[in-house]
Amino acid sequence: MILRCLHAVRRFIPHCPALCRDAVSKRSLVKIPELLYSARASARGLSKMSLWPFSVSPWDFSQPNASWNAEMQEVYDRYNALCEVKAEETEKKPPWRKLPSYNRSLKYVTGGVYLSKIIQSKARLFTRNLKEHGAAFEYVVFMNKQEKRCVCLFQAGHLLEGPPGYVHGGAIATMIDTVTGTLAGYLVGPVMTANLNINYRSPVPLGSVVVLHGALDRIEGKKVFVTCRMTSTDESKLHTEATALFITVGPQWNSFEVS
Ligand SMILES: CCCCCCCC/C=C\CCCCCCCC(=O)SCCNC(=O)CCNC(=O)[C@H](O)C(C)(C)COP(=O)(O)OP(=O)(O)OC[C@H]1O[C@@H](n2cnc3c(N)ncnc32)[C@H](O)[C@@H]1OP(=O)(O)O
Repeated sequence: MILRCLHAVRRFIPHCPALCRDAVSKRSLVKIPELLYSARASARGLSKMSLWPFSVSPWDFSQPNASWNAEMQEVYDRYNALCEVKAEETEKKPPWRKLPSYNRSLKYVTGGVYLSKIIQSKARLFTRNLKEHGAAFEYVVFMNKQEKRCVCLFQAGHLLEGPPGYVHGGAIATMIDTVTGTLAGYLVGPVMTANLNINYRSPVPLGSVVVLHGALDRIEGKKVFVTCRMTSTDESKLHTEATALFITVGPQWNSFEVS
């Protein structure tokens, strides 16, 4: 009797949208534009900027938190003030924008086609995958679209150690890839890193704050060339110089024209 009931329930489940996983995911797919819109809207409310298709989770990791030291906060305040300043009357928006930053970037696009659903659902952006504030990558990116450049404030946490007391070269490369990739993606649309050249000039002390200056060099067809310098916050010390090549992998857009 019990077995017969169980079979009946199992037969019923595929036809019941409330219980069937596939049906639920199909309904979610239908709702994607709606979800993306609400994610964009809530993120706009948080950080006053437009977004590409970020996850529905609105938690913005680039907001100041208690782990930030005084220098990080001071430089942040300086750039954040530039985001509030109105440019000349002829221009609609201030030249600088603070970008929000989430631990899931492109939840619904086809980038994960080769992944199982479990991996896809657990996927997290490498630089934003720790809950403990200040432990690893604390950073915030400010974008200047008019000048096709960006600035990233980076406070390196204790989990990023390479040589004793200094930041791991791979962590530095990660930040350079992130900053240059964000700039390229922001300007032209989806990109993949094809080449990254890094010269490490002076070590970065663990726990210190540095600034990454990303700038568009040139665009040649699908190729986007970006440069990056990592310096001390007063720019007196050069830590790292890099060049990066990105290849556009999706529909390109000329966002220089878009407000
Ligand atoms: C939607 C909004 C977007 C917003 C973005 C912001 C989002 C913010 C969210 C979070 C921020 C985080 C940001 C992180 C960013 C990190 C990015 C990564 O780390 S990506 C992972 C590592 N990279 C790979 O795994 C690539 C693996 N390689 C490939 O997939 C391909 O090789 C690829 C796509 C790079 C090139 O594909 P092909 O080879 O089919 O391209 P062909 O069309 O043949 O080449 C185009 C041109 O590029 C040259 N080229 C290609 N690869 C080259 C290379 N390695 N060096 C020099 N030239 C190369 C070719 O010679 C060709 O040049 P000619 O047009 O003929 O002059």
